[in-house]
Amino acid sequence: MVILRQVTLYHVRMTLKTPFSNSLTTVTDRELILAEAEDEEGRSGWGECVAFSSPWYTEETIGTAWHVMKDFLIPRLLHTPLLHPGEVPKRFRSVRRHPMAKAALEGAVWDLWCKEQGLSLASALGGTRDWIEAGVAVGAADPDTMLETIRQRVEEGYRRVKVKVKPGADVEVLERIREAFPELPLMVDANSAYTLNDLEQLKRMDKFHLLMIEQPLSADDIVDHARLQAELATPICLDESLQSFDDVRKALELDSCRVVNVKVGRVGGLTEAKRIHDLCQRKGIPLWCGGMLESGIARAHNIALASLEGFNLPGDISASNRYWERDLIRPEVTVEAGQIPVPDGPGIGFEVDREQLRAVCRVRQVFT
Ligand SMILES: O=C(O)CCC(=O)c1ccccc1C(=O)O
Ligand SMILES: [Mg+2]
Repeated sequence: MVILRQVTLYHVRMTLKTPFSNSLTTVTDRELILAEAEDEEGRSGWGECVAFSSPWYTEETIGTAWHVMKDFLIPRLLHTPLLHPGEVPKRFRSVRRHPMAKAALEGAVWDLWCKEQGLSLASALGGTRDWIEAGVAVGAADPDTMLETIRQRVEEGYRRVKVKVKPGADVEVLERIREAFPELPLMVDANSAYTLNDLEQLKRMDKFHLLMIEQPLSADDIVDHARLQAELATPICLDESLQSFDDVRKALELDSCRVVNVKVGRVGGLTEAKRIHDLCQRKGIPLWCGGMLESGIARAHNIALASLEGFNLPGDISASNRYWERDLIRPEVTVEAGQIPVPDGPGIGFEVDREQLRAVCRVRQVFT
C-alpha cells in the first residue's frame, strides 16, 4: 500500500546533443517535468511528463501539465492510501484528457509501489524479456546528413531506423537510403504532414518495403487513415491519433492502422499502456514503444514496458548518449549489440542523478 506524503515537481531544461527536426518543428532545448512521489518511509518514486514546450505534437504543454498536476491531479493522490498503481486512473477519472500530466504521476506511483514491494517495474507490469531491441529515429535534414547519421546509427548497432519525412522530402531520401542499405529494417514517420490529396505520392513509398509508415495524416483522424490503408501495401502505424485504449480499439476495428505505437505519456499512463498491449497481443497486432526525446526517467519506464511480450518490434528506445551529454539517471542507458538490458532492481532500476537534476532544474515546487 502506498500513501503519498509529498510530491515534488521539477521543471527541467536539457539541451539535446543535436537538434531534432520533424515535419512540424525543431527541438533544440528539451523542457520536461519530473515528478517525485515520496511515502512516509522517505522512499521516492519517479515519473516524467513528456509534454513539449509548445503544443505541436498534441495539445499538452509543460505549462498545461504543471497546472493540471498542481491544481487537479496531485490533490487527488496525496495522503489517501493506494493499494495498487492501477487505482490511479480511477482517481483521475473526473479530469478529462491531459494524458501526459496523468502519466507522469501514475509513473511515479508505479516506481514507488514497486520499491515498496521489492519488485522491478518490468516484472510488476508482467514483462518477460531480459533484453529489448533498440531502434533509433533520425530527424529530418538534407539527404547527405541523414544518410551519414543512419550510417553512424547502424554502426552503433541499432536494428531498426526510422526517418522523418514530409511532402517534398520523402521519396528522394528513401531512394538514397535504399541504395546504401537495401536490407535495413526501415520506416518513416510523417507526424501528420500529408492529406488524402497526397495519395499518389504516398503510394510511391510502397516500393521501399518499409516496415510501416507512421502517422501520415491528421493527428485527430482515424477515418481518412482507414481509406489510405485500403490503398497502401505498406502498413500504417498510428501515433498521435491513439490517445487511449478505446482509440486503439476503434482504429483496429476500422483497419485505420496495422501497427500500433504506444507512448506511455500519450495514452495517459502505464495502466492504459498495458491494456493496449493486452488488446494488441490478443489481436496479433504488432506493437512497439515510441519515444518522446525523454530523459532517462521516462526512458526507464519505456524499457520496463517494452519488456512485455507483445512489444514485438524494436521501438524508439535508444541509448542515453544518443540524446544527452549527461542523462539524469545512473547508470545511463546503453545499447549493446543492438539491445538494451532490462534492469531487475526495484522500481525503474536506475538511480536518479540528483546532482545533474539540480544542474538542469529551473523551477521546483513541493506539494504536501
Ligand atoms: O527518439 C525518440 O525519442 C523519438 C523520436 C520521435 O520520432 C518523436 C520525438 C518527439 C515527438 C514525437 C516523435 C514521434 O514519434 O512522432
Ligand atoms: Mg511519431
